[in-house]
Amino acid sequence: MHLFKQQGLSGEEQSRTPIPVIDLGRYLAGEPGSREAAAAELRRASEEVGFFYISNHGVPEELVERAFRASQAFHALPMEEKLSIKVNENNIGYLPMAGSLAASSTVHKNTKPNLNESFFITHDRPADHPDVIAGKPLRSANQWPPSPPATMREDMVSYYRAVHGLADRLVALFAASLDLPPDWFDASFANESNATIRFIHYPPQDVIEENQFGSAPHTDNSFLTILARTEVPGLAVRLTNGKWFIPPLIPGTFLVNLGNILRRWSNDTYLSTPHGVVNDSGKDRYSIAFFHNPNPQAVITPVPTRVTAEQPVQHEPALYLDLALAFYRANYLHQKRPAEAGA
Ligand SMILES: O=C(O)CCC(=O)C(=O)O
Ligand SMILES: [Fe+2]
Repeated sequence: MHLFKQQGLSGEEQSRTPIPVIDLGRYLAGEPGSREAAAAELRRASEEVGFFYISNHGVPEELVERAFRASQAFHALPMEEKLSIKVNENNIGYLPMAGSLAASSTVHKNTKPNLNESFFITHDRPADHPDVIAGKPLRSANQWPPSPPATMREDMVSYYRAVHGLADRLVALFAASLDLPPDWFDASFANESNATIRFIHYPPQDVIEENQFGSAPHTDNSFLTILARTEVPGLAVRLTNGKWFIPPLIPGTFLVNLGNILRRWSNDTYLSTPHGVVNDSGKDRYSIAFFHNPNPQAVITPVPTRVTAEQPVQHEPALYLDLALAFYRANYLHQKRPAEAGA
């Protein structure tokens, strides 16, 4: 029996979902008073759970389905082709099975690499983009396979753009939830934020070995993460009472969680909640994680509305680029120097 079951909720507790559903329909349509209403729900979810579902989010179901088909087509490519676009220093490209280990996790002592393979993309920058030519950190072009399946690239990029638009609207809602003007974070996300998508494939874990996860318990290093799943289960979320909860799939919604960057910006008043995956479903599992992150040059300084006598400043200002690179180095084996990787 694995961790999520050992320390899981009872059947009855599991049936009452602690993760709220926030309906974005009125807010996205710009109806009067809707931003304040949605922001209030978001504040509660961020302070108490760190996870929430969004419904009426405006991303067409068809785009989501096409993105999943594109991901499956990618992962079905010959290994040789996938390995020809191995993940680079900016974490863009193909991450082979067992290529990451959630070593920086303070949630759980993780000792085994994660049983998943992933394909990471970002803005689809052209090869002659000035930042690509200059080799600026976190400003890569995407790495596409040499002979991509028919509409794979188009489907992935359309999904990226649609979810990016939604993520930007959520950033404004987060600002409002923190009693800040809705455009508070805009400058930090301008000029191509460091948003990335991870198309993940988890093979079935037939034998559940001790401490073996599809994705070991971790918190995300993002500002926020928008997760698309299918009916194949595997994800568990650690609630504030320490128990692991299996978030049910709610058709037509995305599951969203806050990451370490937003926690830091909120002066640790918002949660970045631990979660992980064990794929004991007996089937292949695919999920798509969109990580919304600020621009590499953004400086993360705790917001003034969350610095009080009871909650003095918890973090010094930090450059997002430095925080991102430190996280990559700690958790991705290809980012480690040879001595650290044990090679
Ligand atoms: O596959 C999932 O359901 C979760 C993925 C995840 O937590 C991550 O990639 O950070
Ligand atoms: Fe995650």
